Amino acid sequence: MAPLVTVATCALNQWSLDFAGNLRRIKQSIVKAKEAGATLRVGPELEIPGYGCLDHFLENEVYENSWDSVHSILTDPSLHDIIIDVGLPLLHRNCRYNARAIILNGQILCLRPKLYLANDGNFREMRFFTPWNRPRHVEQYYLPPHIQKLQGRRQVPIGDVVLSTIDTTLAAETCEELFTPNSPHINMGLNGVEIFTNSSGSHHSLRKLDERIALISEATRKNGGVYLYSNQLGCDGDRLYYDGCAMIFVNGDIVGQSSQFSLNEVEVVVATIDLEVVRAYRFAPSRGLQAVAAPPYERIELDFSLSHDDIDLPHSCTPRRPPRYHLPEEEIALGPACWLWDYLRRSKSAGYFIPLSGGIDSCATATIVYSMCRLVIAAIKEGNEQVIEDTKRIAAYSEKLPETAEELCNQVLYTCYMGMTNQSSKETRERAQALSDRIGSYHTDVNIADVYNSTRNILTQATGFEPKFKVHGGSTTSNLALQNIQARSRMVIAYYFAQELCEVRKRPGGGSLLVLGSSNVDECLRGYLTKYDCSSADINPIGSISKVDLKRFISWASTNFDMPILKDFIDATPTAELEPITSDHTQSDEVDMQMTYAELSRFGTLRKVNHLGPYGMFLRLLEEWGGEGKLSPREIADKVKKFFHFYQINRHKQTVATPAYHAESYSPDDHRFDLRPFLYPPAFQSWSFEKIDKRVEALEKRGQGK
Ligand SMILES: Nc1ncnc2c1ncn2[C@@H]1O[C@H](COP(=O)(O)OP(=O)(O)OC[C@H]2O[C@@H]([n+]3cccc(C(=O)O)c3)[C@H](O)[C@@H]2O)[C@@H](O)[C@H]1O
Ligand SMILES: Nc1ncnc2c1ncn2[C@@H]1O[C@H](COP(=O)(O)OP(=O)(O)OP(=O)(O)O)[C@@H](O)[C@H]1O
Ligand SMILES: NC(=O)CC[C@H](N)C(=O)O
Repeated sequence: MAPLVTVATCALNQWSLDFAGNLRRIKQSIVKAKEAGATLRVGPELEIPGYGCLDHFLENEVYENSWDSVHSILTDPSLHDIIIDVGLPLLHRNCRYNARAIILNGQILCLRPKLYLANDGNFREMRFFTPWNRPRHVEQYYLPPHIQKLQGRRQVPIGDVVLSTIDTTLAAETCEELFTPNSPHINMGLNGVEIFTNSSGSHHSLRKLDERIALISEATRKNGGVYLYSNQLGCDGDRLYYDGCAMIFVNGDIVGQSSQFSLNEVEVVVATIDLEVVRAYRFAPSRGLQAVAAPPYERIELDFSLSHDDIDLPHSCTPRRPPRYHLPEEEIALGPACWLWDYLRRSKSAGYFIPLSGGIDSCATATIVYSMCRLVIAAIKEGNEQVIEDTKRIAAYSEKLPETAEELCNQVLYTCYMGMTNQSSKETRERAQALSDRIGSYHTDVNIADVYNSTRNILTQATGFEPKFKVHGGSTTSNLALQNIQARSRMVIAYYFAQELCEVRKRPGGGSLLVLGSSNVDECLRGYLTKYDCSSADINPIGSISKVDLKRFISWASTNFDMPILKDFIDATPTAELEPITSDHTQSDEVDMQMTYAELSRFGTLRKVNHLGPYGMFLRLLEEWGGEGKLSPREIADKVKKFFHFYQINRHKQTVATPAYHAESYSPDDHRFDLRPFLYPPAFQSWSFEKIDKRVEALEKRGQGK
């Protein structure tokens, strides 16, 4: 019978460069782990400065401050008697490393730098750090003088090591290393490592948790072992939301899982495990054959036992449980809502302002803010002290804490319908009002015709030219220019209202609001938006969510948030309402865009996720959309060419896109995620389009053109 060990991992809501706050949360997590009887605690990647410091990792001060935090951990006796695996950046021989410090009883046991850095999508670790990239290599690290004094020596081992305690063996791997084909845990496991720690800085994107769970359960199912996954939580100052979900696995099964979306700043997951189950799991001779051939690791010997014989501590093992996943529509309800809460409290703003059009996108944005209010009220009811403290500052109109989501929403959410005499319909105006009534937002309904008319007339005054909409006999250019005046006026009015509405309502202590944008990922991809209109906001919770997913979210919220009014939004035809409504003309998004939202979503995925150019996309869609009774090659070619034409001429709009919550793997975000040119050669003269045309002609000649 092997001894039982109690181990802990955690999710921490760190904030880049908030050294004091980060240290406080790290210490809290260690104390909580100890209280639960754990003798090992692992925390998120780079938790001391926060994962998202980006180019601040090029500043020496960040490294010095991180050592100050380590000093504070080493000298705090309440953090003794537990092995602490904590993340920090390190300077070693003038190279910067993303590393772990393994600490016990005020002593650093070793430093473990990350071997394989994350450098795709939103990750740029190679810009700041050097990969260790020498599996099993170990050398000596010279400690800073104030740490040398505590340590009583000048050096500690740094490298890819494993640690042997009296009763077991453990080792660390870091985030991306789990995602690589030749992960360190493979050889570590073959070397007898029984407990693996993984500290991550892994941000949310829709449907991504499935991948993490699959990777960890696969790793420990093949190799056996205990796997402690830790991750950052919340918005640490960027478009990303780190979705926590710390987990503990044993031999492929989950025995502990924290929340994926939460307003808690510190979540600790603890499990008690019988190491015998790991040893018994590794019985197969085929594993033994590989184990004897596996390259050996240098071991750090520890005079410490992870197991405990304290009779007050748990003596039964934590049972396995099924993994908990959220539906994608729930992920939309929760992820952006938690991100908005962190943004609101950390920016010290008074609330949010949404231009509410009566369409589905701004409705989704408002519903996400309402979801945030629901989460806050639930956290207050659970006694979450940080949320209570933040709410007291933010909900300043009343002395007492709000008791319902609607009450809080009335204090923090301001919506405004900005109508035009001939363009806006009764239906959109009424839907906006009804939604506001349901969620409790402070709503205004204004007519912006005066601003529009006076802007339009300035051109006539200056030149004598009278621009007209197409339906009144005007040109395409004037038709767009007149739409754009309305759209851009809305942006100016939005910022004006956001600054003044707290003054109007006499909010104690004043304050101003953050303007929320509502353009979705597909409109951005196609460029179906006016540059510098209401899409130019402070932040955008839905800028990387597809229209298809937004509709699913609204439909989910209509039932789960008890909001029947949302059904009206789903049934309405998406329209910009920028052109005059006449007896035979009402503007419609999909007609204007010359493609459907569902098609756009597919183009977006093939462009970004599948890395396809126009010709490659055409060939792929021939398989998917072509064939007997389906679309002809020419029809498919036209669709692909139209998409690339609009994508390319409108790409420049992405350079000024509002910072949006990152949620979608095909996001066209030009700032951090999807780096592309914004001045393209004409698509219709491109080699790719020529190849498409030749292929269509060849298929038509072979009689496959139908
Ligand atoms: N290659 C390039 N690099 C940099 N800038 C470039 C450029 N090509 C044009 N431009 C500039 O781009 C601008 C033209 O773009 P933009 O002003 O957006 O105007 P534009 O794309 O012409 O029109 C906006 C479109 O968005 C539609 N829309 C749909 C739904 C909602 C809304 C709304 O706003 O509520 C709008 C509206 O119906 C219209 O079709 C000009 O300022 C032009 O100088
Ligand atoms: N009448 C209006 N009143 C207030 N805001 C508006 C109005 N029309 C447009 N907006 C703002 O401009 C944004 C872009 O307008 P657009 O017509 O493209 O809406 P959309 O992308 O279809 O979104 P929605 O579905 O919210 O109408 C909207 O999301 C909204 O924030
Ligand atoms: N920080 C990391 O190494 C993260 C990389 C990993 N691919 C993830 O998304 O979780």
